[in-house]
Amino acid sequence: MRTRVKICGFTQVEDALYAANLGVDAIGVVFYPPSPRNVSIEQAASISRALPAFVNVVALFVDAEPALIREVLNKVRVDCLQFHGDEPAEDCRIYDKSYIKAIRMQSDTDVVGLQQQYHDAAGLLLDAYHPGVQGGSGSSFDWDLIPKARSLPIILAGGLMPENAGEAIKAVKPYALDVSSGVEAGKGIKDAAKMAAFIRITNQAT
Ligand SMILES: O=C(O)c1ccccc1N[C@@H]1O[C@H](COP(=O)(O)O)[C@@H](O)[C@H]1O
Repeated sequence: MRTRVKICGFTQVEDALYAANLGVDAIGVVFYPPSPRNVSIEQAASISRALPAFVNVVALFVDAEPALIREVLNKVRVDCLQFHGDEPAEDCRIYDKSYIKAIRMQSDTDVVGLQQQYHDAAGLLLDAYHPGVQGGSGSSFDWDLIPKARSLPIILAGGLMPENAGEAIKAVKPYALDVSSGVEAGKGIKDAAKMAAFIRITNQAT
């Protein structure tokens, strides 16, 4: 099966359109004010409106207030929520919306148990643990921590870039890759050549 690709942290319509034309499966927009990739609801709505059919929009939150999430869902065409904080499963389920749960991996993370806890998620996203940084850190983690036993689609994230995407697919066999800083020219600004290389290498490796 082809490995899907989500590129996260778009702030500009033209970058998102470029990625869509390359064949990206999902575009991520970050609603987390401390992030340099944080977008306003208006920015996200413009990006979402510009996209062609069949490109998913993923809205990323970190322990956000439900009121913010509901406002985004009312004003932006969102296909999937990404919870990148410490949200318990019951808080992820209240929106009647497909969701993925991000886990920041440490040596004792129980991925099998988490797949049971978040059993109704559309995927479990495994990212690097970086003290003081919630995500988008550009750090990777030890892929050997990922068990072979999978009851949910596994989305691999953390420090991915064109240089390691092929190796990541071979080693982990994930459902999808999620990349942010590895295809950037600057914080929140995507690099066209890096995005193209990432998608090309992912297609070749699958
Ligand atoms: O992108 C961000 O700024 C961000 C902020 C807070 C939580 C998550 C964030 N991004 C997610 O982090 C991972 C890994 O990113 P990177 O490729 O290592 O830069 C990815 O899932 C992004 O969606």
